[in-house]
Amino acid sequence: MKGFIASLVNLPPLIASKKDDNDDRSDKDGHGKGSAKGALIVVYLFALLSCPSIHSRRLQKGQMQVLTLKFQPYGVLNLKAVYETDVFAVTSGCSKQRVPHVLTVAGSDSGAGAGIQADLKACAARGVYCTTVITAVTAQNTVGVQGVNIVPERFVSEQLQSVLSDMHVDVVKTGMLPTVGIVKVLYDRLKQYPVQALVVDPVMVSTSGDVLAGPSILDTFRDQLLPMADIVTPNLKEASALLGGIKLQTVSDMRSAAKSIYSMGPRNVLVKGGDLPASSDAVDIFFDGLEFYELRSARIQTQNCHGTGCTLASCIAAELAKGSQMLPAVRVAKHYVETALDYSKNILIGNGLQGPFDHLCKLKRSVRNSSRLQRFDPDDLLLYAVTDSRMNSKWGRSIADAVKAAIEGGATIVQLREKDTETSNFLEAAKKCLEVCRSHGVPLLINDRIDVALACDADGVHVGQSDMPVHVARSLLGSEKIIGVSCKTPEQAHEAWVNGADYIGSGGVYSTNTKANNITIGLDGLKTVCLASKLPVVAIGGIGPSNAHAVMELGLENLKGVAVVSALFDRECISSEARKLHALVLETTKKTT
Ligand SMILES: Nc1ncnc2c1ncn2[C@@H]1O[C@H](COP(=O)(O)OP(=O)(O)OP(=O)(O)O)[C@@H](O)[C@H]1O
Ligand SMILES: Cc1ncc(CO)c(N)n1
Ligand SMILES: [Mg+2]
Repeated sequence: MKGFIASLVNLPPLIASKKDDNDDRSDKDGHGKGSAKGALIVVYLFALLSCPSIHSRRLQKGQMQVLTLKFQPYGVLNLKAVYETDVFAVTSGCSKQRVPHVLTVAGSDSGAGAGIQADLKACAARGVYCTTVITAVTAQNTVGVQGVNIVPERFVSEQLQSVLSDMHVDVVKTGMLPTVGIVKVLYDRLKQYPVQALVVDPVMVSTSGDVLAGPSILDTFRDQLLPMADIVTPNLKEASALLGGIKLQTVSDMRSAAKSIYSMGPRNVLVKGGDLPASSDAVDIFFDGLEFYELRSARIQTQNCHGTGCTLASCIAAELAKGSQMLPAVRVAKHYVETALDYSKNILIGNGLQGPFDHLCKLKRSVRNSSRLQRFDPDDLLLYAVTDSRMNSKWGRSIADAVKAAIEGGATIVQLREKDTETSNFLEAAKKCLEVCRSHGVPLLINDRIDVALACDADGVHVGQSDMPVHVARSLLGSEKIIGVSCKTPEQAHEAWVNGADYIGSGGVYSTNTKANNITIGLDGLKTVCLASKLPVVAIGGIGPSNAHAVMELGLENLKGVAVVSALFDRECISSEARKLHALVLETTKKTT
């Protein structure tokens, strides 16, 4: 067969394929690359055979041929064939890219703080395309809702049909669904055009207290929409309405509510505590059917809170559309809302009590291409994965594949420590890792190399005592990047704090082969450093599943987690090791707090 085709197009019998450098669709541990190459050749040969105008043209040495194949809706695949010296090379590249896409089905807010307008801005800020199906037009401002005009359900259905039949939607997010009829047409269209995920924000009452959807929709919500939802995000009033009017006043009430709403069928529940009385934090409860997560952020002192719920749900949808898992999507969304509220806390738009906030603060801050809005959260230190180039080459893994596996298993922060990698390769690897980390909402730090961190816009650096001094690193990186420092003594910990570090790594707690000539400080040394440190601490050095609990059981308030190298990266299955360690550390953290 190969000989026959080669003779048709005057090719040498050797056929090879190349993958574009920027084509990162390889699977976890590098398997499947061979078959992707094979598939590419098959597609190319099929195109040659089925298109006489191509194989009638005989390729000469050095000539290039480009075949453009349309694969709707995924875009256009360009197959580039070059008859080089003795190898016929086929390379691929998509000249058109599909953009992550959220469809919002919601009401219009003339004041543009909530509803469709918030959804559009949030998706734009998160780098995702957003289409809109409008269910109602509200006359609304910072004082309240002055009028509501409901769009006839036939026309809601028509809008849904227009978008879903033509444009590939990844995630549908719902907001104001004012009538039972509208909920039903949405349900029918989603059955007709299934999507990757459904985010339901069960909007019922505006921040000003005006009713946007009455209790008559509740039964249809419970029976039809919730069982279809990947996540439902009620605020306190909405959660109470879904549960027949019970009172929700404490975090513990929120947990029970999340569990009861989960039993209505959604895959995940987020009960939002923006309106929780007497709470100094903004606390949300996330429940995935197995575990509860208490997501806390600072409560921003501002009146500009109108539209936080719509924005949060849209951002969750946007992150899911980019490929994120649910919990990281929720974490990123919460952090985004907090950052936008903080940025906008003093803006003045309108005379009422519910001002809008600025979703696009990112543009003004000129945060480049960053889907993680940086601010260091010490809880991210829980399971800190540190890569090692020798281990990755030993197991035949790329750095990005190793990092992805670690995150999938539960690593909460990643540091690239690549002592033997050439700078240009390191930079390329760091960029790939950053994509992985951003899509999971996990910060990425670079060991020692401030230049590499700057070049790839990583979230920060980790430096040793003999690397770049912390205050110099801070002035190079700016105030928003994370800086960590290795410290063995209380004096070093104090100096790190004075010079503007965000956390310290302290060890080696146990002896290790990863670092030559490293002094072991033991659990006692770690304790001494933690007690003296004003910064959060992550323990490092020889830590693995057999001793992580002993470290965390020290029960020190600022000891936030463990950093691991060999226990993850010198193992056959990184993700299952990470899963084990994550569960272990989490368990001991819960026990000691
Ligand atoms: N002042 C605040 N500071 C920080 N985060 C806040 C604040 N207010 C609300 N949030 C967060 O915003 C998100 C939305 O929660 P909220 O309870 O306000 O939703 P909502 O009532 O549906 O909002 P809206 O009806 O205004 O769209 C939650 O993650 C919540 O914790
Ligand atoms: C249109 C619309 N949707 C949602 C909300 C909830 O904030 C609002 N106030 N207005
Ligand atoms: Mg809401």
